[in-house]
Amino acid sequence: MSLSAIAKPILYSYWRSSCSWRVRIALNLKEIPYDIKPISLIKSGGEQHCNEYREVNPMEQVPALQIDGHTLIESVAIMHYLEETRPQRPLLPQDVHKRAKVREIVEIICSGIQPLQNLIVLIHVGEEKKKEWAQHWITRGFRAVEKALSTSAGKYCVGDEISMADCCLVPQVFNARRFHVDLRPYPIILRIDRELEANPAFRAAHPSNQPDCPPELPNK
Ligand SMILES: O=C(O)/C=C\C(=O)CC(=O)CC(=O)O
Repeated sequence: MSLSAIAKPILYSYWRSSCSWRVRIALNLKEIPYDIKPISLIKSGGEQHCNEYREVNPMEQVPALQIDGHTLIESVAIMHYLEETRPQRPLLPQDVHKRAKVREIVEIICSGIQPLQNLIVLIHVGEEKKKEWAQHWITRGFRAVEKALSTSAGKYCVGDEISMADCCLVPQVFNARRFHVDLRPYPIILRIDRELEANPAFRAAHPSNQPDCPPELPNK
């Protein structure tokens, strides 16, 4: 076995990147020790665009995870890899219908909401319109998430076990608050977010607990 295959995983992460945050939660839940390599998405026009990092992630985004001698990108693909290689503390339910529900909620957030309000899109939309734009897409997606949760949720997004859907929901709620979305129409989302706030794996993954979090955090 090569040295890189047994080395501690390295997560390229940015403190308030919701996609990095999903993976941090998954790693924490599965109790996989890892080191963080911060990539500032704003410093000098964004470290994710430098040549060195482009070699790590050609999408010029975070996260990227170096693990088992491989470099993996895309948060959902990474969570599935972790699930398949580290089955301890499963992030997918056994029941196939429940699994489908988890994937449905993951997909709504990771394809239907977050990419529309991420940094590259908002830069393109422009300073003047970006808040309204982000609110529009988050509201549209959260309506669908709340509806899905009305039949799937127990204590968490799908039943009473924490799943990948929860790893995606919590960071998206943070983004919604960041863009001042009115969350009152989504009581189930709010309840689950509150439920997970105290969970140590979620707490340790929070932006305010990251090594690259600025000391003056505006949105704690
Ligand atoms: O400090 C910044 O403003 C830069 C970037 C981000 O927040 C990350 C995002 O693009 C949002 C997201 O992860 O959904």
